Amino acid sequence: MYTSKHEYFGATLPRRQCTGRAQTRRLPDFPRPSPADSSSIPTRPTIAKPMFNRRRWIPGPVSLKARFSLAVGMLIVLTATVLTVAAVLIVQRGIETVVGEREVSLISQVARGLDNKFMIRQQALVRLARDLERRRHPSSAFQDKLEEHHSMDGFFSNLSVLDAQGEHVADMDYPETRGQANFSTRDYFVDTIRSDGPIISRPLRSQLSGRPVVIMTAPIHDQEGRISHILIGTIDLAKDSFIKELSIGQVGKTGYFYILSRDGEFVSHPDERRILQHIGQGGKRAPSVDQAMAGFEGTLRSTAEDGADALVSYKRLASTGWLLCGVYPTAEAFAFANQIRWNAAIIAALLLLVIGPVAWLLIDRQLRPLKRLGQQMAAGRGAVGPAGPYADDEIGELRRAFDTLMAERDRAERAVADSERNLRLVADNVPALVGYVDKHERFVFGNERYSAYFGISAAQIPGKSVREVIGEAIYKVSKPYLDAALSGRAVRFERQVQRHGATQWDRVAYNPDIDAHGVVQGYFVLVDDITELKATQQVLALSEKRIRTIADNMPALIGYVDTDYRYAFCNRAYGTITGIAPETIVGRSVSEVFGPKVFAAVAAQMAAALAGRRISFERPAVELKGNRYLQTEYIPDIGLDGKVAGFYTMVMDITERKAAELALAAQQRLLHTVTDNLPALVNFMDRDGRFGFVNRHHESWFGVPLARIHGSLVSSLFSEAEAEVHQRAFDEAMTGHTVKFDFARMQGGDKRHYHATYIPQVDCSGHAVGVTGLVNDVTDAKLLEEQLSALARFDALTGLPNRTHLTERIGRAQTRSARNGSVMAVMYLDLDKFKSINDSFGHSGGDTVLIEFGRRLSACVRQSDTVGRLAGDEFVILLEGLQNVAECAVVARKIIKVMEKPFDIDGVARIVSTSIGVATAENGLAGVDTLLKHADDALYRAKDSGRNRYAITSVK
Ligand SMILES: Nc1nc2c(ncn2[C@@H]2O[C@H](COP(=O)(O)OP(=O)(O)OP(=O)(O)O)[C@@H](O)[C@H]2O)c(=O)[nH]1
Repeated sequence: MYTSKHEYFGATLPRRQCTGRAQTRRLPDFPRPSPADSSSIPTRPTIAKPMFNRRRWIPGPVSLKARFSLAVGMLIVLTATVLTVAAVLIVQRGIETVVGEREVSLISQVARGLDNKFMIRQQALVRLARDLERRRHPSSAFQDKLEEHHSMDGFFSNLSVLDAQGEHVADMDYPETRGQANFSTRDYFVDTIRSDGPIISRPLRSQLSGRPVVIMTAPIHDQEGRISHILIGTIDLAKDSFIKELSIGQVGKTGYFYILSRDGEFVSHPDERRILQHIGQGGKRAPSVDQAMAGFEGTLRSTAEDGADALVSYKRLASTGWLLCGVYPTAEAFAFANQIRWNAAIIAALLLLVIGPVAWLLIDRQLRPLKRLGQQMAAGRGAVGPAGPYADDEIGELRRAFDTLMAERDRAERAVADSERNLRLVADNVPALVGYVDKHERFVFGNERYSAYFGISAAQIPGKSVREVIGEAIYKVSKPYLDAALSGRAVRFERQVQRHGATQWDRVAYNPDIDAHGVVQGYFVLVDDITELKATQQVLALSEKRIRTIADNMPALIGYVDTDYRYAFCNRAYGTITGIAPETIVGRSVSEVFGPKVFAAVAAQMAAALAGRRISFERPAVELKGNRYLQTEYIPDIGLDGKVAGFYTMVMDITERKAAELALAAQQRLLHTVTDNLPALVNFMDRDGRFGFVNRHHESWFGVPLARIHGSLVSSLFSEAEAEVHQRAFDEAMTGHTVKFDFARMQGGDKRHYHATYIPQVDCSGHAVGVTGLVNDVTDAKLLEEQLSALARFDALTGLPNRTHLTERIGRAQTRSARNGSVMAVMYLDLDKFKSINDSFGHSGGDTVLIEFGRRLSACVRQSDTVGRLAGDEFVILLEGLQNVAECAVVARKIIKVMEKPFDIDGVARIVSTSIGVATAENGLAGVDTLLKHADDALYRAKDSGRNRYAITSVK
């Protein structure tokens, strides 16, 4: 059985030493700007430079590509190695198994061969012994017998016979040695006697030849069955024999066999010198031998006697109990496996040589985008154009991420730059000095304002000492505050400085810059030029003084009350009017100064003032002597934040004015009493035309309550037409003239007539401040007047229009004729011989004729024509809208015709005729007098021509 205890795989690859300790890499500390080096203090946040080092990204000894290639190469080598080793091991294991099994088979075969040879020899020896036994020979006869059996030469190097006493009685090859030695003490002799059977001795040195031999014995019995002799067959271990053959036989080309006796002596060995030597002799021996000596049989991996690695096989010979050993050096046994291993290594190396460059090229190709990205990253920029197209892989993702990162960085940088620019812009445009000074009193930053203050530009400031920048004098003034700021205290102070040849004031603020460890690193400087403020404060102080002077000289109480109802200010009048010293008032509450009763009287108003409302009220001052009456004003003091900080109080003694007002009120009442009982509208209109005073008649007149009339524009209460008339009169009255005018309006369903008088009201300087209006109802007088007027315009006898009326109508007809170009005519009529009728029938008879004459004339003309009586028996007819002059003749003839009918005069029929003079005119060319004169002329022509006829004349 083959076993392998010494594994090929037993050797593990040496593992790389690993300390197991994390290598913490210490990042370099960024040095904190040395306060001593003011220029090192960053004035703006800095963007960290890309952390990519160009050297790491440009191909070099440690380039990523090289590392990838190396890694891939190593992976390939490792894979190839593992595969090769695994394959080789499998093959080797197979070879080992095969070789081992072959060795086991071989040694077993050899062992069987040896056993077989021993058995053949033993059987031959026993047969010879029996043969000798059957023919009884004396000891001397054995020599001859032996010589007859040279056929045994092939089996044994010598045959000899010992008698039962160990005497050497016969010897085939060395007969002369007979009787020279006794072998009774020899083990093989003793063993044969004892066992009474054939035995094979242990290897021993022949007493006769001195050669290493193995003795095979076979007892020869006498007739009684006792051992009479012992046949000895000697096998010379060093000479040609089957054992010697074994020693020179080889296992493979370099292997060999050897045999060990039970005692560990070499029975056979290629090196003859070792035969009969004990295995332990010489020191070294294969460890597996002991195992085999203890009983192991089989093949195992061990070492040969020379220490070389070998497959060693052991098999114990059944015939002798010897140990047959076969040594097969692994160098030869596994030469094939070694060849395979070498071949595999060569193939792996070749693979590496081929795949390495290929991998290099492939990786170079794959890493090219990464390289470009690396170059971009080294240059600190993202994609120049629109991102992509990037491969849809990790590098593409990385590039997109980098582009995004760069875009964000660019945005951030721009934002920082903008911020810095804005900050600088803000700082430079702040109307103040803005700066930063380190703890060594050196400027780190100063805005452009320093140029105007100290003649040093912002660019020159960093690094300069405070003393250098602001000058010795100002530095001396500022030094205590500067020290305070550097000790960690924020300080504010004002300093008077000489700048540009003038005295100026600065308000300075130093705010310490304390770091996270509580150490002052410097301080911020803010300096305002408050020269103007100072001047303003002085002006203000002067102004306050003036105001106080004015307030103190005002005949009124002037004070200021805060939100706690405490006096913050009061003028001197408080002392004179209330009798309380002003200095005792300030700081005390109203209640404390004037008592709770007075405070209760004004508390509501004060609360309203503190709520932001301006309050004005009057009250009797019970706290003052002499029934005084006070006019009080509370004016809230509203700050810029919209909150009320207090209120001003101004109290005036209005006792006299109040008395006057009461008197005035009495007069007002009297006025109302009078005017309300007058049958007229009485009012006062202010300069804006608003009713200031109205008596009660206005309410019924306008149909509006008095309360609404008060303050209303007068024009708003009239109709549009009425308002126009009113406004004209009002405007004229405001110029200082009294205006009188009549107007009519529907009042209570009737048309009423009014007569208005607007009287200007002037102030002491003569300027009109308003108008007093008096409006009387003159409806009755107007009707009477109209009646009188009507009476004056008609003839009382005939009821026809009289001369006045006729004249008016002719005048208006002339206007219309001129407008429409029509023809108009005036007929002048006179009864013929009327005087005789009066004479005949009396004056009343004449009147009858006159009335009838008028009636007949009216019947002869159109409604639009006018028939009138001038005087006596003279009548006039006005004709309008004529087409031509001929129409007048028609009318004249028609009149003459109607006169043919007799008049009934007191029952007497009497023919009365008339003569007619007609004057016509076109286009209104002739006036009333001209037309009447021409008509009158025509009338006389008709009279002269015999009467009862008409004459026509045209006025051109
Ligand atoms: N009955 C009456 N007679 C009047 C009135 N007014 C004037 N007369 C008279 O009328 C007369 C007018 O006369 P004249 O027109 O002058 O003369 P005549 O008699 O008509 O003659 P001729 O006109 O020439 O035709 C006078 O005698 C007057 O006294 C009046 O109101 N009534």
